[in-house]
Amino acid sequence: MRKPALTSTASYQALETHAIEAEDWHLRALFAADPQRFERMSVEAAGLFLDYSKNRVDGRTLELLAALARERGVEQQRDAMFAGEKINNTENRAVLHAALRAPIDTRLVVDGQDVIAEVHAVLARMKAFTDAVRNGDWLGHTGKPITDIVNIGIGGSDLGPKMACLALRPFAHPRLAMHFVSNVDGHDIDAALSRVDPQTTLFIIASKTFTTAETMMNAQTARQWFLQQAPEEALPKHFVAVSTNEQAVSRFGIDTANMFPFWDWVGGRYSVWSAIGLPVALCVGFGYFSDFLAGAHAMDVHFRSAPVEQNMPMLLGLIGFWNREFIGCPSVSIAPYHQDLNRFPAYLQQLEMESNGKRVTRDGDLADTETCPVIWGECGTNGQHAYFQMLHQGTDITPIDFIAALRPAHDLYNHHAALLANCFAQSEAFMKGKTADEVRKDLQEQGLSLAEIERLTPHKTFPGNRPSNTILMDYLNPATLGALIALYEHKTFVQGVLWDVNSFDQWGVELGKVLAKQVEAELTGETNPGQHDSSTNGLIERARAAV
Ligand SMILES: O=P(O)(O)OC[C@H]1O[C@H](O)[C@H](O)[C@@H](O)[C@@H]1O
Repeated sequence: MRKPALTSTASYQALETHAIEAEDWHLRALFAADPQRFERMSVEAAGLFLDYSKNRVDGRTLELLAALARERGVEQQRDAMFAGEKINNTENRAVLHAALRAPIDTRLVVDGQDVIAEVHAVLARMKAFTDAVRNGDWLGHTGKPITDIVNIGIGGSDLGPKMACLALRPFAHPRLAMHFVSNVDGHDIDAALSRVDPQTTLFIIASKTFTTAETMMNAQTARQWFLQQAPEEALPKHFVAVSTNEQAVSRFGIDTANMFPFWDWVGGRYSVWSAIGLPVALCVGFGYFSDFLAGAHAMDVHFRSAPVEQNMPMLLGLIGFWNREFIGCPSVSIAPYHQDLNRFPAYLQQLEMESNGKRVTRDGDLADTETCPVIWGECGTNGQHAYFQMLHQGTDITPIDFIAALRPAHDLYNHHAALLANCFAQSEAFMKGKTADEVRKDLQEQGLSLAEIERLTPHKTFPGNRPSNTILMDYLNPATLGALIALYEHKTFVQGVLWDVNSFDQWGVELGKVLAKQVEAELTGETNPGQHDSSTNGLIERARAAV
């Protein structure tokens, strides 16, 4: 049955009417009117605390959003995903990244496949391998222990493991240096190879499809570089693969005994929990990797069982939807007040924008509202000194997700107090703003002339009323990181169901790839320059003339 268009549903229309009323609200007034607002609009789950009180919502907004979630079938779709139904309807696949973190005694059979048993069989192999590398039993071809791991992958085969290894820096093995090569730009692999010794380096070729052009080119370059300095028999000690494509892995020359498999029901951007997480397991050890999975599983349990009104991913998704649809916010800024989370905004860009950056519904109809906002961001306090100006006083309203740990992984407590103070003060400033009267009063106190006060007041006034969420954890560890990622995965899922888009395909990535192949052949002289537009022709000519 075709799903009704979003704007035709009763709950969406009720929200539209309600939004007209909400246009006049100011967050200052909402806080002043309800001293319990923080208690009422915060929720705790899986080691995370979400304060969503600094959003332009009231109790009625939340009721209407919950009704929308129910009318759009968020709970049914969630259950269908966890049951292994083929909810990725353009690729006819199940969506089972949550099964990758399910405990061993769970049972889930899909297409006759005992999914959980297969997952745990691969985890056992990952454990044996990572233990051997970490404790020095796995030796390079000249008998030396591994000191450097180079992960070659892109998109989901890079962003997750790289972000997690950085985030879990305090848990890292002291002997193992992690390197990540993703870009087809030779500067990327050149820089990595210049830092490592072939005798003590392990390359992980990570690609779900094992056909991705960038990864294949980087993998070939790494192989050639290695074989210039080591015999062919040494390869198995230094190259392993992570993929769903066994044939392509053996064609590349990696023994499938050194391949860690995963499955087509794991989307690239949801794959850090699978063998794609091998660099994470190598970096922090299998015990901590298991904690990472367990943290995500705790969020899964919450997502599956909590009612909409107390369900953290649902609330995050619904409020984001409200901001996008009814406040008209074109982007969301992610502000981790934690330096070790500095790749988290980049990770979320793929997670959310590749998932929900769609213009047609699951049935192929044009979406009747805007869908995914732009996701971007940078660690606090760095962002404050770069683009927060626009967030405070620009013409667009950009909701912000502040993310912070209450306790640091260092003992420089003055730094941590300063960091948290900035985080909380920013969310307060976005909420409250500074009125023209407050500005005038300040300027009067500074003894400025009346004319000067009137001239400066508009520049120094802050409208406030700018929405934000604050997500807190005790400290950043494998379990809280796992829960944090799973929170955003499920938030993305909830929004995908509300918009009725397929969050699990990514056809939009294809066109550029096909055209790049043609242009590459023209650049290298394999084919004659084709008939492009004048701009593309001109650019190709300039590049050909330069070589
Ligand atoms: O893991 P791979 O098959 O190499 O894919 C790597 C990435 O490339 C693609 O173009 C997709 O857009 C991503 O979703 C994917 O994560």
